[in-house]
Amino acid sequence: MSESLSWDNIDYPLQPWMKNAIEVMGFDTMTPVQASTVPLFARNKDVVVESVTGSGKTVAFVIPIIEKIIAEEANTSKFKKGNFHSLVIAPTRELSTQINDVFHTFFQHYPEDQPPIKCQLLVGTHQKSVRDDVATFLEDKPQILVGTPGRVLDFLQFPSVKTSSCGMLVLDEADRLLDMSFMGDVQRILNLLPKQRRTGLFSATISSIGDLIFKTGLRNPVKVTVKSKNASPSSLGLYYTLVEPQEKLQQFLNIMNNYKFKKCIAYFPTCISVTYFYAFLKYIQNETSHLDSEVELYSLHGKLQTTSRLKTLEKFTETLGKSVLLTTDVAARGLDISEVDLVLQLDPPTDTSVFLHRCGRTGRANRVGKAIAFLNVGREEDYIPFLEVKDIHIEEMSLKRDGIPREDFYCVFKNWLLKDRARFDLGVRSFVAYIKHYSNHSASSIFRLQSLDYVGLAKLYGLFRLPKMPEITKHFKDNSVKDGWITEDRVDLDNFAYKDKKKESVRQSELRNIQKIHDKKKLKFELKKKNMAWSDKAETKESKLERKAKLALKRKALEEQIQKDQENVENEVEQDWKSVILQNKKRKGNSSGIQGSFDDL
Ligand SMILES: Nc1ncnc2c1ncn2[C@@H]1O[C@H](COP(=O)(O)OP(=O)(O)OP(=O)(O)O)[C@@H](O)[C@H]1O
Repeated sequence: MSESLSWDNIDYPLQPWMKNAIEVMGFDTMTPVQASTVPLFARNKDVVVESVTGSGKTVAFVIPIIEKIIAEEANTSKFKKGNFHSLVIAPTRELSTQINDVFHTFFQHYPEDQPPIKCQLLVGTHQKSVRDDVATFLEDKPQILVGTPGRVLDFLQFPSVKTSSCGMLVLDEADRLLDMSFMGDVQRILNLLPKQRRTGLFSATISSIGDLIFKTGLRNPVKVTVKSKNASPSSLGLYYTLVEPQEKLQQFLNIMNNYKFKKCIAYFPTCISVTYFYAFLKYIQNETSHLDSEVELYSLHGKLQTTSRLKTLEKFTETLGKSVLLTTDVAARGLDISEVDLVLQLDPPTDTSVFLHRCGRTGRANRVGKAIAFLNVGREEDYIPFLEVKDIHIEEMSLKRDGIPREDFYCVFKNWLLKDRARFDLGVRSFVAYIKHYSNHSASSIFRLQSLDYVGLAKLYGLFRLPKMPEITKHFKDNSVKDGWITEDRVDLDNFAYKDKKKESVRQSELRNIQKIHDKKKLKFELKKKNMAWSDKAETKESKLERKAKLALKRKALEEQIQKDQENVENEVEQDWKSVILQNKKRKGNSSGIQGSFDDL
């Protein structure tokens, strides 16, 4: 045990119950970031903390907050109804819930005979309104609030909530909270809080936001940076593997079936792609032998309801067997699930700092973990030196491909789609969302729309026809693909039905309407054609030819006429000036004065 990391080395004595809690949690020593941050933050310093993922930043702000509350409550009794002492903001509901749980784990050891310390969670759910949150707050009188920016802002705007006693603010994943999507809400929250407060900003990638940190009203902050040689923890192995886009899902299945792991978090590019691939993988697992039936699959993304998200996360955390969480960047930051030993990225994230956060869901607190990213072969290799520049060193891992030939696997996917038109619709929407997502890459010189393998990608999504979209019209040039069809046998789209009877009957009636319109137009045209006698038609054709010939003759005659006129004019002109000269000469002979010249002509 390193002497300097002993809990006794903090320059103030920790509360005995706190020491007890730490011991029970099994935290034998402080982590380096805790050793640097706890004394500063607890002693009235603003801090900006950057330390690798899984290095214990949460406890580094939880302890100072609790210590300060105890110290200040002993001196004053300012935390009356409607007031609170500390506010912690995190970008997702899952992370806020997790931070709230860490506070509660500490409180389990808090002596019962002392004034209670409480923490309230503020996240949007369908069961609880902000008004309910305010009612709970006024009733329970918690000193600590933890929540997501939107919900916290709504909460603080209630007149019965007084912000004047707020003495500590923590922005966890501060770089995310200060980016475009949250900045507005965070700024409004900051405006509601007193300026005399301690502020702590925490993240594994805080440098990425530069001077924006000063928008939070920090006062002489101390920057705490704890990094290993790599930008990621040393217990975390970073790998990439080069794959053809069409083979990504097969490679994913290959890892699920053949590699040893306990829990895996697999990142997909969009919410809709999680829904789509989860449904297909479930089918693969239940109806075919391509996915080990032992593997438990879970899906989590931002478009699901909070309660369902939290339940899924709980189940994934508690399950004992080999399990996989299919998710998006909603689960990229902060989540701490100790048994996750594998992270897979089907595509790199659009924002490079998220790459580290995703990988950092494993290899936490000195546990061993592996993170593998799939890169499109021949197109995305430049991402590796790009990461090197950012101190992210990543090794190649070559994976064996699963037995089934890729076209056969594609047929399995396609046949699944063909069973229900709704699946095809979802597949098209997922594919379109992916292309849009791809166009948002911050490293746009590497992730280029013009370099994408559109056919391979469409097959990855099980599609048999490329959707019509501007990106494809602009960047996809392949004359062998007619009308978007990427398979030889075209699907009869008119007879491609929805499994859902209601949906199908709506489609059928729409089809009939279209048919009616079509028929009407056709009928009109047919009638027009039919109403003309054959002789009339022949006559029309003859007269057309006649007219054409007459026109040609007319044109020829006209041209000849013009030619003649031209010659006549020239002759006339010549004649004219010759006669004028003659006349002039005559006149010259008769008189001495010149009456005309060539210029007169
Ligand atoms: N002193 C300690 N000793 C051992 N384990 C610890 C210690 N402090 C915290 N941990 C454990 O380390 C893990 C990671 O902690 P935490 O979630 O705070 O990391 P983090 O730095 O916030 O990571 P991220 O940047 O990914 O959010 C947790 O499981 C936590 O219980």
